[in-house]
Amino acid sequence: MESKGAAKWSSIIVPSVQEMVKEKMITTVPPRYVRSDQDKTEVTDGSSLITEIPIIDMKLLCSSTAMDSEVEKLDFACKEWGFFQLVNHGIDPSFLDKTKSEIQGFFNLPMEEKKKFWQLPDEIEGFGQAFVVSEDQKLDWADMYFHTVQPIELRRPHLFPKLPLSFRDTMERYSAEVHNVAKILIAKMARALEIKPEEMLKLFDDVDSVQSMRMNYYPPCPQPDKVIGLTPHSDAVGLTILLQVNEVEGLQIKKDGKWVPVSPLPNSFIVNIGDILEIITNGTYRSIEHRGVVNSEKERLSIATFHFPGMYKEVGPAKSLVQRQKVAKFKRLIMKEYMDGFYSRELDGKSYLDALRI
Ligand SMILES: O=C(O)CCC(=O)C(=O)O
Ligand SMILES: [Fe+2]
Repeated sequence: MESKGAAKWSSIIVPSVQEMVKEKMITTVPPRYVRSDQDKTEVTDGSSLITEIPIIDMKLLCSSTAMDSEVEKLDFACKEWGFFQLVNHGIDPSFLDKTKSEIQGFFNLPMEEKKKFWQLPDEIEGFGQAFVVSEDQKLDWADMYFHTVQPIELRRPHLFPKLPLSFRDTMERYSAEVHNVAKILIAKMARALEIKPEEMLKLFDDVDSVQSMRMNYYPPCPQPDKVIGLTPHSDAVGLTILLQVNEVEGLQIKKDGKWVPVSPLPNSFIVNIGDILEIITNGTYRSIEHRGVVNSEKERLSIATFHFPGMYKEVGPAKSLVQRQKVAKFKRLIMKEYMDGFYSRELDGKSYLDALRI
């Protein structure tokens, strides 16, 4: 029998794009990566949308004096954008630099080393790809490394405990620090929405709430306009905290029907609302579609840290919110059902969440 909380998600094993680019002098993109199905247009530099992504100052958010105006800003960012940049989060910049160089080093390990951490058939954790469900499906121009870090019982024995020591220590500390940031943000959101704090806390508690990480490696591509680094999607989680690992940009979010590039500020995180928070907030906060694009010159790396309720928790619109809003906009379901469904299909924008709307 499956242990409590464990999930069996899988994806068809695909070639490493990093290896393919390294080994062969590729000048044209292999057909499986050509994405004529994707809209490549984006808003250009002159657009005011580019500079408008809200910036939230965590120090202000936590200080008692200025708290209310920063909470209001947070509330606005979550309602109107579903995305914001977080500055003054309190995590030491030199530790973030170390985290970035360790992640870079991990992807640059020799293939013989990386093979030890490759996805096994019927598993999604490790190096590989997610959301590949058929042999003729188009593929993203990227490799990922995915692992569950919290709660500790969900760590796969052949992955986290076997990571190179210094990388493991760094990931342990990064996990704890980012988890702390996520908890504070979620508590402030509950306050802004006047959701009973215990309703939120019981979903994002320290005992069984889940933290997983997806490290993304996007190699340079000779024909960047033909491929997509990461297919448009919303995150099937509560809250995502994203750190851009090197200086290369490539994240775009969909705002008012247009793809808007995000330029991360130094030492900031990019935070976004996931589907589960959209459900809990009864649609008041929205998970926003985003994607990764690549370029012809430089590799790009990022690490997304996901936070969501324990696998056997029931999620649905917060009762205190539904009482006030008079209508529940989403069905209730068990967290694991949501994730099982998400990982058994191709990424496709927000279509999966849409199926749960009442
Ligand atoms: O690479 C990025 O900036 C985006 C990553 C992302 O959206 C994800 O891992 O879910
Ligand atoms: Fe994402």
